[in-house]
Amino acid sequence: MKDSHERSDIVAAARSLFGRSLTHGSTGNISVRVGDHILVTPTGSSLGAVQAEDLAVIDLQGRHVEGPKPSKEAFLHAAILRARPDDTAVIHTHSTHSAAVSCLADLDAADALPPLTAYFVMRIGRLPLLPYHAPGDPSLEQLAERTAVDHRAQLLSNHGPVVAGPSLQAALDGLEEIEETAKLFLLLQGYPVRPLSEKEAAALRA
Ligand SMILES: O=C(CO)COP(=O)(O)O
Repeated sequence: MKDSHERSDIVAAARSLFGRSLTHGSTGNISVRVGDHILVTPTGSSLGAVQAEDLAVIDLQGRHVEGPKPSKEAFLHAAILRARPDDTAVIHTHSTHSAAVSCLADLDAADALPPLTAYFVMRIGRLPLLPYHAPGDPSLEQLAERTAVDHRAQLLSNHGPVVAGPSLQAALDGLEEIEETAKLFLLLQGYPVRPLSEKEAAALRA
């Protein structure tokens, strides 16, 4: 498989996320579709240290094809890429502000973050909240796949965001948009907030 370009893109994205503290420890995973296979970061590895030759290969059903043991969330990446044929990359992190929001009680399950800014609506649209499951629990697979048909990003309760994109850069931009919007949302707690109106948001989604 000719995938050296995608491998170096994954390593660059992993370093970028880790270098800016958007992941920590061995959390977070990245995947890129190459033909009918998916390159995914290995389980238990730091995104700050992952190398091109460390990446695992899975198929679109999430089955291990070659390389080291894939991320325990590989099934989630595969489910989202199956649901979104025009997207080629998925990123999952435990980024601090997004993870903090995912721990709040009484979030709106259809919109875990409100439409605070135009860029959030343009890059993400709605951000559905998925119920809590332990990391790597495959019982989330069907719900994540169904949700991904209409949403490029999802927030896993008490966990973190998963974002897809038509390129790895687009997935990265989406992940950062969620993290920055989560930061704004937390900064605004206790203040009267004017989110974008439905009309304003609809004009951006169009
Ligand atoms: O972020 C993670 C779990 O949600 C990290 O898991 P992996 O090390 O298996 O990729």
